[in-house]
Amino acid sequence: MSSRRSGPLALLGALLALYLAVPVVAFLIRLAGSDQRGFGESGLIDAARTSGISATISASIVAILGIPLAHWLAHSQGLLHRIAGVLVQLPLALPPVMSGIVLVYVVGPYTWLGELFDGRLTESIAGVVIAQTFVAAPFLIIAARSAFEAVDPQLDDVAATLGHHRLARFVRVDLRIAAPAIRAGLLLTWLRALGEYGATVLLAYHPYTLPVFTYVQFSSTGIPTTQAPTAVALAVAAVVLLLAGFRMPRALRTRLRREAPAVEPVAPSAIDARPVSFEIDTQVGGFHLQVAHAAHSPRIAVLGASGAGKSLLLRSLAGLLGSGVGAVRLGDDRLDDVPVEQRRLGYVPQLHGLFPDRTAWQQATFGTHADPGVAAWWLERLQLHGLQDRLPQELSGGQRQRVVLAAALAGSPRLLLLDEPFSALDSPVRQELTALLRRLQRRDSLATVLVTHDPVEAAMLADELVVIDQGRVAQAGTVREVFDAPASPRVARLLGLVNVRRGEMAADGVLIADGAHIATASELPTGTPVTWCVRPECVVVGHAGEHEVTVADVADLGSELRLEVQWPDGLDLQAHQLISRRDGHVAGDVARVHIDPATVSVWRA
Ligand SMILES: Nc1ncnc2c1ncn2[C@@H]1O[C@H](COP(=O)(O)OP(=O)(O)OP(=O)(O)O)[C@@H](O)[C@H]1O
Repeated sequence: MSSRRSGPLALLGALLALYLAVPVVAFLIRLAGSDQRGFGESGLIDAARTSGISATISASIVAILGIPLAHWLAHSQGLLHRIAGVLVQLPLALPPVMSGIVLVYVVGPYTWLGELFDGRLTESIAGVVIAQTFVAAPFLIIAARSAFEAVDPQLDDVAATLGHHRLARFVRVDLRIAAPAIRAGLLLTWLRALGEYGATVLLAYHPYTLPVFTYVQFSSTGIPTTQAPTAVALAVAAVVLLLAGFRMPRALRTRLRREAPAVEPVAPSAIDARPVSFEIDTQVGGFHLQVAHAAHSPRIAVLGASGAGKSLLLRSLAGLLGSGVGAVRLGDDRLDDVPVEQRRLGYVPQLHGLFPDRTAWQQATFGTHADPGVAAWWLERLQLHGLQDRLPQELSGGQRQRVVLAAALAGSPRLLLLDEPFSALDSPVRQELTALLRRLQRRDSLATVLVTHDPVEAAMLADELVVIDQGRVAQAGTVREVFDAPASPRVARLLGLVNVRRGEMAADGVLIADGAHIATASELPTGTPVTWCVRPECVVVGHAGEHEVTVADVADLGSELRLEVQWPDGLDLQAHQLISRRDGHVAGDVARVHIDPATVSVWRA
């Protein structure tokens, strides 16, 4: 640890810190020993008051207009956005005196605006405010923009699906999360306005602000009487900067956090779980998503490789891509013309679905349709009792995902959309939550669309599978249909089927692969090159069977054995065997294998 603190980098930093501190310390020493500090000079209090009032007005104007501007800058793109981004930083790059000059061209006494206000926009407190606002605005805008950019956009999606409209999301999500940075930016803006000299002196020499007063004192009586205004400015800056960096001690923050009220859990009223159907045709960037499916079951899973379009499909169903993406129905109800905030769908995104500044209870009751009793019921049901007052960072990964689920369910959604909800969790927690969700689906008749790339999770949590590949449906059907007869080698691989091999058809449905003859139910003509696949559990290893093989490897997984078997001419396949059926094979054994021809899928290569 100490090696990280010391060294040349620390030395360089210390040199600069010293350079910044020395003048202040020198000034303070001089001030302490001085007998003519200028505190009694007439005009000091008026100047301090003028600076204080004008800086407060300027900072308020910057806050009211700058925060929305920063939000827009953080969330927009294009030429206008880039130009605006440069413009708001310009006052930082421009010497303040030049800022004063450009302002004179707009509000000076002989301009149209100046004449409109009878020349009162200069040589007045209005002039001071105009100069200060121009020079100080970038401090808030830049801080707020970075803070808004750092807010996870998925939170906006979650808040929208929880029923919050745009303005409510801005106030209750973005502004709340960005508040500490905005507060710091605002204090800096106020300080910069308070200390503004160059633009002010050109636009409004009178009434004197503290910096102008200091310069006047310096010019007329020399340095001694400038000590008082400098000391005032230093003291104010120190207090404000201390305030800006102030953070309540953690223990106090925890104590002040509002406790979850004691609410009697109320079971949600039974919802008729209805199957979803969709016909989506939309373009996102360079990606074309064109998928249609009419589900028969209320529990479906969308399976596909990374980048296949799964999340976009889910976002289309949720309404997060707006209307016009295609038709979406829940049972007979049309959803696609309903705005996202009114669809009443629960949405659990891939990661980060929690608001960092809200406790578990506040998250669960955040939805506009959330019923506190139902929220309490789901928190209990999801084994979160006793954790209601915790913030997300005080919860484990599995607990966090359960809180996201509780928040999505507390509004009794008609359909729950789950985007790889457990992908970030490790295996035991993942299995536990999968089992829990499966129980909820059955007992509480939840309609769900689950996006996953894990075939086991898909099979656990859905009756029906929609396999998508490069934005198109590659296959759809019941879990059994899809697993038994994958439509293509690619689907087979997406289903996690390991024994996908090349071969060539011979007579009577027999295929030849690496010299092995495998009987199939295929009617493809002799000589057709094929890709074929057999599920590992259909490769039955024992003492009987039409093939003689060598057991190359045996992995004991507790509940099953995973064997690798090899044919004399080189073909190798994986075989899964339940422990209860094991025949005690070890690596090196010669065994026999039976493969039912009906279990071999064959595709033209
Ligand atoms: N906002 C966007 N702008 C442009 N392209 C996008 C946008 N969102 C997604 N895409 C592209 O659309 C394609 C599908 O993305 P999607 O997020 O739906 O994939 P996915 O199947 O969910 O993948 P993963 O399993 O990795 O999450 C990808 O090629 C992605 O780069």
